[in-house]
Amino acid sequence: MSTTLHTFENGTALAEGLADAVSAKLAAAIEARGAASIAVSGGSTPKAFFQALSRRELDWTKVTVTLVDERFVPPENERSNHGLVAANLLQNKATAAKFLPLYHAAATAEDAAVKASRSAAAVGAPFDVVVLGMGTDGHTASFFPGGTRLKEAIDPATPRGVITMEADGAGEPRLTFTFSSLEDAGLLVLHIEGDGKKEVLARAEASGDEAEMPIRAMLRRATSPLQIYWAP
Ligand SMILES: O=C1O[C@H](COP(=O)(O)O)[C@@H](O)[C@H](O)[C@H]1O
Repeated sequence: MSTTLHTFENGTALAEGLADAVSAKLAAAIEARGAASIAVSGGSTPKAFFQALSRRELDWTKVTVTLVDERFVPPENERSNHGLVAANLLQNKATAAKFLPLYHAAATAEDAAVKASRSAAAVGAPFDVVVLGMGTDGHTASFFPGGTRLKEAIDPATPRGVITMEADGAGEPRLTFTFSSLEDAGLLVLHIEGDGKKEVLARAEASGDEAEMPIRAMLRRATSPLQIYWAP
């Protein structure tokens, strides 16, 4: 599949450049359909991008924000992706956006996944924007090497929706949108920073099993062109 590398001088320039591209896509969706959707990643990388995007002029009342993946922890937990998004993206002008959580205070992660899938179905498909991250182990979303449901998660025949995942490198049980939910986004972005991640990307772009580096599923099989945003 096609990938394009967008290189920036530093993380600040990348955050602003990516916020420009994402806000333009959301504005176009609002213009066309009166609504827009975006699924973002958690982790340590997207904080500056979230802050830049939160300041963009948009009709945020028409934007639904969700996560590509989440830990099965409540938003107050310091490892919650919802908490990260609330503190950095759902601020400034973006306070008016609607947030769709993947975590629900359910008895099990499986129950939470069912609830999250139901509410995600109401948003419509495909997402206008998906911003993926990548771990140094080659995971994206919660498609972890060795993950309990990795095969199902990256199988293009698995329907859109949220499923659970457990893996050694993942910490808590996870909730993740499936490959089919993410790969056809109107704007599909992989946001990575640092030389280490660029080396991981180079390994992922080489031959090898998708199960060893699940980001390969997106690099090789995404229907939408993958826009890779990188800064040192
Ligand atoms: O566990 C996660 O990690 C990845 C990458 O995070 P980073 O800290 O290396 O930026 C992230 O894309 C994913 O959403 C998150 O749940």
